[in-house]
Amino acid sequence: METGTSKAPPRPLRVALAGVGTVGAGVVRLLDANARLIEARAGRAIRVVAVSARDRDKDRGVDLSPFAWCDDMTAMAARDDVDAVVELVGGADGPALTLARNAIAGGKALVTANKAMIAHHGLALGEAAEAAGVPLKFEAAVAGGIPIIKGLREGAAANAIDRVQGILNGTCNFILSTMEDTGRDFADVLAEAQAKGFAEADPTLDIEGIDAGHKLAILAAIAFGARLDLDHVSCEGIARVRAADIARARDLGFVIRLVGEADVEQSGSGGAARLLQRVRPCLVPRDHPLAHVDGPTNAVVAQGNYSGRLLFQGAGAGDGPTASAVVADLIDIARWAARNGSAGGDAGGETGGAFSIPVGALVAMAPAEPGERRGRTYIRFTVADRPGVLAEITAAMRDAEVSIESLIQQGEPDEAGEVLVAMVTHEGAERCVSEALRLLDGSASLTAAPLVMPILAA
Ligand SMILES: NC(=O)C1=CN([C@@H]2O[C@H](COP(=O)(O)OP(=O)(O)OC[C@H]3O[C@@H](n4cnc5c(N)ncnc54)[C@H](O)[C@@H]3O)[C@@H](O)[C@H]2O)C=CC1
Ligand SMILES: N[C@@H](CC=O)C(=O)O
Ligand code: NA
Repeated sequence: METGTSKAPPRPLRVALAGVGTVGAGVVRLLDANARLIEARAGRAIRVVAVSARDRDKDRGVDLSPFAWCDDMTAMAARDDVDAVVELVGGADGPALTLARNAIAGGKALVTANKAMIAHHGLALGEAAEAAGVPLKFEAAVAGGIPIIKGLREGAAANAIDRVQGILNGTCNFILSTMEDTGRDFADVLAEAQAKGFAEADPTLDIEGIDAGHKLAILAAIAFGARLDLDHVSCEGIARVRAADIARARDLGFVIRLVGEADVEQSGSGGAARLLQRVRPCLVPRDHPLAHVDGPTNAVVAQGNYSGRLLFQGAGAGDGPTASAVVADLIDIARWAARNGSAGGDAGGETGGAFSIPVGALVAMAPAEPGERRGRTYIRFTVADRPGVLAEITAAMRDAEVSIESLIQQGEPDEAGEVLVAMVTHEGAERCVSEALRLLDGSASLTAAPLVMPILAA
C-alpha cells in the first residue's frame, strides 16, 4: 500500500579505523564485500570514514582513497563525523591506550582486538566506558574469529561457569601442529606464521605464552565474573619444546598443545573463591577435544552448570576471521545506537557492560595454590652421557614420592654429547613433582633445566 511518505534511511554508523595492518585491512575488505548483508542485519550501513596508520603510502592491497587519512589517530577519534572507533594498532600502552582513553572520554564507542591492552587496562577502560555511557567491545581480542565472548556472556549467560580451558594462540598452535605433521624446524614455521599475519608484531608474546595469558585473563573475567588479574596468570611458552618431545609424545599417544586453563575453587563451605590461571604446553590425549585442533585454529571448552560442556572452535588468528569478530562488534554497536537514537546512552544497561556485569560488581579473587592438584606429568631431562645419571633422577623421584610410570632414554647422545630422558609419572600431587625438581636443582648430571608438561585428563 502506498502511504505517500517515504522514511529516510537511518544514518550510517561512521567508523574511524586506527591501524590498517593485517586485521585493519581485513576489516576494510569485509565491510566492502558484505556491505549489503551487514546493512540489513545492523539496520544501517557501517561506513569507514577515516583511517590512521604509520605509513600512508604502504600498499596494503585495499583502497584507502575513499577515507580521510589522519596522521594523528587520537585527533581522528575526536572528529564530529565519527560514531565508533576501531583500534587495531596493538600494544598494551602507548598510542593504542591513549586513543582508547580519549575515544571513550569523547563519547565514542570503542572496538578493539587488542588483548594486551584489555588484559592490562580493561578494568579502567571498562569503568570509563560505563561512566561515559558508551560501548567497549573486544570480541576479536580472545580467540580471534570464534564468538567466545558473545558465546559466554550471551549464549551461556544463565550458567555458572567454574572452568575454562583452551587453545588460545594461533601462532603456537600452528607451530606445534606443523612441526608434528611435517618435522619442520621451529624457526622456519614461526617465520611462516609471521608471513601469514598470525603472529604479534613482537612474536615473543606468542611463543612465551604471554598472548595466551592475556586472553585467558580476559576469558576468566567474562566467564567467572572475576576482576581481571593478569598478575597471577602463570605463563610458560613453547620455546623449549623440541622436535624430540613432539615425537616422544606422539609415541605415547599424545599431541603437544599450548593450553590455557582457568578455574575457580571455593575454599571451604562458604569460603572465598580462588582463581587459578595458567598457560602451559601440555600433553593432550588423542581422545581429548583439544587434540585435533590444528594450524591457527583455537578452541575453548567451558563447563556450564546447566549447559554442560560447551566447545567453541574456529580460526584464532588471521585477517578474515579477526575482521569477522571486529565487524560483529560494530554491528552490535549499530543496533544499540539505533535503540538509543545515537552513539550515546546506557551502553551497559542491556548487555551488562564490557565484562558481562559492571566492572564494580566483578569479584576480586585471590590466586589459588595448585600444589595439591593431582595429575600425570611428562618431564624431559637433558642429561650428560655418563653413568649414574638415571639413578640420581629416580632417587629424587623416590625421595619426593613421585611414582614413575615410564622412563625412556634416547638411544644415542646428540652432537653436544647430551641425552634426552623422557619420564611420565603416575597421577600424583603437583607439589611432589616440584619437590623432585628442587632436589635435582643444580645437579651436574643435568645439562639444562628439565621441561615439565602436564598431561591433560581425557
Ligand atoms: N593478526 C591477527 O591474527 C590478530 C591480531 N589481533 C590484534 O589486532 C591488533 C592489530 O594486529 P595486526 O593487524 O596483526 O597488526 P599489524 O602490525 O599488521 O598492524 C598494525 C597497524 O597499526 C599501525 N601502527 C602500529 N603502531 C603505530 C603507531 N605507533 N602509530 C600509528 N600507527 C601504528 C601500523 O602502521 C599498522 O597499520 C593487535 O592488537 C593484535 O594483537 C587480534 C587477533 C588476531
Ligand atoms: N598472535 C595471535 C593473534 C590472535 O590473537 C595468535 O597467534 O593467536
Ligand atoms: Na573472539
